[in-house]
Amino acid sequence: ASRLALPHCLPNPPVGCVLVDHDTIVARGYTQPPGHFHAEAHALSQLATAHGLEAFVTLEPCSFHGRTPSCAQALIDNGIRRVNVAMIDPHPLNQGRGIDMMRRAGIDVRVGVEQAMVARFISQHLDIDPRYQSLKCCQEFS
Ligand SMILES: Nc1c(N[C@@H]2O[C@H](COP(=O)(O)O)[C@@H](O)[C@H]2O)[nH]c(=O)[nH]c1=O
Repeated sequence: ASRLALPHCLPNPPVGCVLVDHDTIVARGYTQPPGHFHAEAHALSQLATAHGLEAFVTLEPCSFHGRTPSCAQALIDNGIRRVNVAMIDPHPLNQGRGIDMMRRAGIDVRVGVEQAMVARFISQHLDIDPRYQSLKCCQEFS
């Protein structure tokens, strides 16, 4: 699903999220243009209820409220049971915080699911986000 995000999602990374009910995909989301749904919120918006479902996401859900609300919080609030994450988000405001938030809320979070395959596609886009670059520089040099 994440390939569908390009090119409209840029400079945000193209992220995909599927919601699964007993091995059946019930929603597919991908990053919408900046300021609109992230992949998780896009998938959740397709369902009346997502309670008890399992999520597969290509990037760690965001812990923070940037241009859009926190996706980790949205997964918690919607009663998602398990979240499979391919890659940790290198964004300095995330970097494991999204994972921690979901685990503290009782979600079974698995990290590194299909990581190598996802990294081959998404890594190039994680580097081109100018806000990420500048934040990273600020953090490293402060
Ligand atoms: N595209 C994407 C994420 N991207 C993360 O969110 C940051 C942008 O946040 P915002 O300013 O709110 O648009 C971006 O730099 C990256 O760290 N996160 C996610 O949970 N799901 C998504 O689909």
